Amino acid sequence: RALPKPDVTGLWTVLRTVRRQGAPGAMARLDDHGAVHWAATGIADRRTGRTISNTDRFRIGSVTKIFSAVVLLQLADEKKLQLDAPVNRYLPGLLPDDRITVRHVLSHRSGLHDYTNEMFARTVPGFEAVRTKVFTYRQLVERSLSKPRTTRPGGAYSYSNTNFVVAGMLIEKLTGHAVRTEYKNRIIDPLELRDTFYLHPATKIPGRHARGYLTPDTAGAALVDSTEQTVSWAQSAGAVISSTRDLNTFLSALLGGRLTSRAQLDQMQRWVPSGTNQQYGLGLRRRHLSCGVSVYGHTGAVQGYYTYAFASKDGRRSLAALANTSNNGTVLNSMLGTLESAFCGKQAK
Ligand SMILES: CC1(C)S[C@@H]2[C@H](NC(=O)CCCC[C@H](NC(=O)C[NH3+])C(=O)[O-])C(=O)N2[C@H]1C(=O)[O-]
Repeated sequence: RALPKPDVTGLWTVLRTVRRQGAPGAMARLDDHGAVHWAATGIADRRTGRTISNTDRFRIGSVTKIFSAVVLLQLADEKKLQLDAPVNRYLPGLLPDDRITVRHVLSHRSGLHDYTNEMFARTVPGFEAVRTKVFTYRQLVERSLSKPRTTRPGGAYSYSNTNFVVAGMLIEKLTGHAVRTEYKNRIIDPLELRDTFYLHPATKIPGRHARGYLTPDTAGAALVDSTEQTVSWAQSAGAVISSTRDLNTFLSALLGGRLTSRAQLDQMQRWVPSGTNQQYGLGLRRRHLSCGVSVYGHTGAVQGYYTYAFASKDGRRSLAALANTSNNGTVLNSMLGTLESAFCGKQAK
């Protein structure tokens, strides 16, 4: 069934709305069967006043989780990993329950507590306490294991960054290489993603980039420039840097079947309920839009940056959007409108 014609004017309207709601800048790129549409409004740098553009790189937060899932699904294709094997088979003694499988981890059904709940209970102090810190994967997992599990293994969906820290540990153990190397060799270089980097623990974003501005918990308090950070609290759960163009290239390649076998892509799309009008597969979200169209991708929230990166089922239409603020639920919710404009067109409610 053909998609409705995209509503590019509607894209601009959504971005102008999120600026009014507190984002210094916002941008979006829509790739539609070879045609490209852009929208960008506001500023990338509040000190210089430079305007934001789709050539700006930014931190993609949990859209990183798709990268980690793709590497593990490729390892499954290479028979180096079984999705239904216990994590402890590959990382002996890591987890307190041998019943937790790789699939449970990639679908947020492991029950592992999300250590960021405590870490970022107070937004700015929590961020300032970790922005230059370098954690080991094991330190992050230990933080999680100090709290009760949220469900039995294979139980209900319960989002947890810990799961994709474990995914990073699996990648490094099964390949003998750093996550950075595996992202580069398996995804970034083959797709020629020139704006995409995994530089942990370096704090700078290379080249032209949008600065990120964290909204404090206290209403009316000044935005905090959160651009430079190690993102060591997230790593394989959220530390990739990219651009709207590269994210569209990546999602189109994934959903077009160019990164894994059909069998693994099907495994990635075995859905469990994960909230209103959305499900979670393996490192991948599915959202049902108002016009009945479903889109596939991930959202991201890292200090100073909200990202939406979604595509149609066949990957031939993709939308990546960025607002350079975070801890602002109004902005995060409004950005959903970019998906409605891109995939439902003018009929979007
Ligand atoms: C589920 C999400 C939205 S949150 C999750 C992950 N980001 C985090 O877990 C960091 C949350 C704290 C970030 C901070 N918020 C606070 O400190 C609040 N006290 C802010 O907004 O900058 C990511 O990215 N995911 C998004 C996803 O997967 O869509």
